[in-house]
Amino acid sequence: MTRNTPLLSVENLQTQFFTEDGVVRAVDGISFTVEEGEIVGLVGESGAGKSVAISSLLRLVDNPGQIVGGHVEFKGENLIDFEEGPDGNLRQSDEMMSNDEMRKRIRGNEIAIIFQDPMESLNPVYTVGEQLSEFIRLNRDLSKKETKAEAIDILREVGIPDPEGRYNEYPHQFSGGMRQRVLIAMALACQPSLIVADEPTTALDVTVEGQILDLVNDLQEKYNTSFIWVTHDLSVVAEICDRVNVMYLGKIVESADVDDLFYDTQHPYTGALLDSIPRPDRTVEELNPIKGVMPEAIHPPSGCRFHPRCPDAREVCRDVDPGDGIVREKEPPHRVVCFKHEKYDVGYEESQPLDVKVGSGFDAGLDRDRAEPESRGDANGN
Ligand SMILES: Nc1ncnc2c1ncn2[C@@H]1O[C@H](COP(=O)(O)OP(=O)(O)OP(=O)(O)O)[C@@H](O)[C@H]1O
Ligand code: NI
Repeated sequence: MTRNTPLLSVENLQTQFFTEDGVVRAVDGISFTVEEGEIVGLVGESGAGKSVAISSLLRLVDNPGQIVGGHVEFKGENLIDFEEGPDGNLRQSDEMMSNDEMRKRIRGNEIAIIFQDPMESLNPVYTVGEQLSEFIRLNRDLSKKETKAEAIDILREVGIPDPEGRYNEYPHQFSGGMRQRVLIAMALACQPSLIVADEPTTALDVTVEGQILDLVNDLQEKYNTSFIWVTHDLSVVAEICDRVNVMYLGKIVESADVDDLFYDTQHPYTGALLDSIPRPDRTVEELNPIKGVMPEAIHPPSGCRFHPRCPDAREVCRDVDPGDGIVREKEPPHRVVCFKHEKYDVGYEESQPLDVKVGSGFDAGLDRDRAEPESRGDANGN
């Protein structure tokens, strides 16, 4: 089966924060693609680097953060492009899109963004209708009357009752769920090819969240819009995603079709995440919240970054860097970054199990010392 060129392809993207305490490798070489019409999930615990990853795609990283490497291609254009300079260091290439073009042509136009807190994205002193119309006016060539009609149509489309009346209301007059619908309306207003959503339903109650996810599914079907959906919640992933990237400490550790992720799980971290959510095929007593704290990206553990919390960790996991992982022969591809997979030829089976304090179920009992990088060396022999 051949695949078309993806709408978006991300290769080895790296973003770092240069802080007083040192360099935080928040996004440390991630690669993934988004096909046309696909809803792609980016999942992981707090601090995994999900928000930094999507801000990087849109080139919205602020000081002290900096994109330091990688390649991001969207519809054949280089949103991010780094090359090796004469000194051997990475530098931006001439092919990389200018900031000006990013702002004018890409952000909010070709790629729309939805954030978690609608109040941060909506201006409290203008009516919802005014803001939506302004947005449409900036991005599309319509008359004043057409613009208003279009705004009302979009409000109706995202399920806001009495859109003509609510057009004249202010953001504070909307409930949380309705405000989130307004943000989706704003995102749709410029007919983007890709919508990037950063935990937009996290603050909502489960019923309202379900309604928003249904809406996203409907819109995806109707307009064939692609989405990147950031969440820490695998039940949200199950609800809407076609494909999923699981992120841990700045790296993607597993990347799979949604069914494979749930029913052919390969990475112990994904397994742990799955154990922490309710599933129809398990009783509540079997639920196991993930314990242990994710180490900080400023001092990532050696080898596989998950090894200090992994119930299956062996010496090789601590000593060798698993790199980009292996791809299982599957269509679509299933990428796994774990030495347990037999395609890795590093002697996992013969390696000594590590003394990870895994209590009942999944309790890594991580302490600060364990989070320090070990001097024993990595794949480069350092
Ligand atoms: N301005 C900043 N300065 C320094 N470090 C930062 C900054 N912003 C983010 N980081 C670090 O980058 C890493 C990734 O953060 P990020 O916000 O992307 O995580 P996340 O996966 O989105 O988490 P959450 O689910 O809590 O939103 C964290 O270690 C965080 O401390
Ligand atoms: Ni975040």
